[in-house]
Amino acid sequence: MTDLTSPAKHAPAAGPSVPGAAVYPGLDDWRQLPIAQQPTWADSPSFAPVVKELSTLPPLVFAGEVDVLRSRLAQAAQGKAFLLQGGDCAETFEAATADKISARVKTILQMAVVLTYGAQLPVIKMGRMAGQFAKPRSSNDETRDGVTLPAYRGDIVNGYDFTPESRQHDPARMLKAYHTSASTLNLIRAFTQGGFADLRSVHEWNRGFTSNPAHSRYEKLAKDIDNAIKFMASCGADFEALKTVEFFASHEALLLDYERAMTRIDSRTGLPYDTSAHFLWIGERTRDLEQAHVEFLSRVRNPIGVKLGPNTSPDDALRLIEKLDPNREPGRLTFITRMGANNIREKLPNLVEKVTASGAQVLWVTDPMHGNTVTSPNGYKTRNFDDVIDEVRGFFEVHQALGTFPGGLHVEMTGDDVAECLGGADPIDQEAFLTGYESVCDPRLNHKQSLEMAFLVAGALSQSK
Ligand SMILES: O=C[C@H](O)[C@H](O)COP(=O)(O)O
Ligand SMILES: C=C(OP(=O)(O)O)C(=O)O
Ligand SMILES: [Mn+2]
Repeated sequence: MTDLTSPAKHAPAAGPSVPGAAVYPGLDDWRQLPIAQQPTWADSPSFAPVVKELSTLPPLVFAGEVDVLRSRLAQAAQGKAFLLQGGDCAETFEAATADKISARVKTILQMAVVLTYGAQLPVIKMGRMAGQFAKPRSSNDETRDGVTLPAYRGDIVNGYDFTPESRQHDPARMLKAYHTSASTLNLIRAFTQGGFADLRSVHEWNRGFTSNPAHSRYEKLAKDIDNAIKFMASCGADFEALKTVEFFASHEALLLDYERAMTRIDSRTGLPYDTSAHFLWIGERTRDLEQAHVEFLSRVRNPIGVKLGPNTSPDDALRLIEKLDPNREPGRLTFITRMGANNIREKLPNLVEKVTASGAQVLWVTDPMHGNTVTSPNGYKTRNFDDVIDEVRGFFEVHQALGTFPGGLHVEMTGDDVAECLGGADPIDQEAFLTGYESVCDPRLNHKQSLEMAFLVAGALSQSK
């Protein structure tokens, strides 16, 4: 599992290594450990000034919001709420436009309405948005036509263009990532608090989806939702209160220089919060218990996710719980399993059984994307819609059989009409990739595929009730 693609470039911790950084015991202990998947930029003259500036900029989220999220996730861990977490594999600076951000928020809200109906539970809405700029890679390099350059590691590290200048790791990109996250989050807050998220409008948008003949099989569910809303209106439900929604921001906490610099001591509690997002997760490639990421994330108060691939042993899971959630605090720890459709029914039960038997109550979420990545015959990184859905079904089956809670869905998706994943009722084929493939990293469900997934999952959820 360990993928030490670049050596640690940090001096041993002796208090905060950055003047002005928040001081709290243990926040710099990670600097003494091996660290995977980091840029090689610590010797750049701009590195120290950038990190110093980040340490003094305003937080992107407020610690009180982070606490609210933890309480919402605690509900989901007990089967009383459901998490929907979605967004790009890799956000880019260029695509942080009003149109693209609103399309993605809109799609997540549309999915959430359908899931709320299917699950008959509150849906916690969370974007892989406003900070999802750093990517772990399988290889340090990329070769095209005999030319080898550093791999693209996300806009916070280097550029996607295949030139030596663009692929150079540049610490100043951390500041651009901060400001792009701030403007994205500002727009998300405006949309979700300013009336755009009105339940009735979101429901109207879904009519566009079901009016497509390809989606006629979902009309019945859409009609049921319509009837439920009409019934609420007849009963005098307060739709004003349904004009705003809570929306949380999350990303993979990969670049520890950035995450450490964004960590602040909360004035209310005196405790450290990573204020770059409400929720941070540790990736499959960086969840080694003896290494820096797990150590650093164990020190902040945010709810933490860990991606678990098919090779995760029950012992790994139990040790992660011990390190990241020693107090067994409800909502603190989310396991995001990404096993692959072929593995989930075989590998997930043992993990869930052993964790449950230990007395821990984590939130179980399925990421049906990362275990189902394949290369299309014409050479694109893709996923089959049917495999993605099959993994979600497997996730529900396993939890149903064990009497545990399938608490959420983590997807790579966009609100745009792209062609990156194969299939769906209005099917995408590989020829469409030639003009419609936009992702700079992994393939996302497009707008229609995302909504279709929500309808299918809602159907499965309502059957399991
Ligand atoms: O989500 C990201 C990818 O799965 C990860 O970056 C690895 O991708 P790669 O194999 O193309 O490097
Ligand atoms: C890299 C990712 O996932 P994983 O760590 O599960 O491979 C991701 O979520 O984009
Ligand atoms: Mn990805």
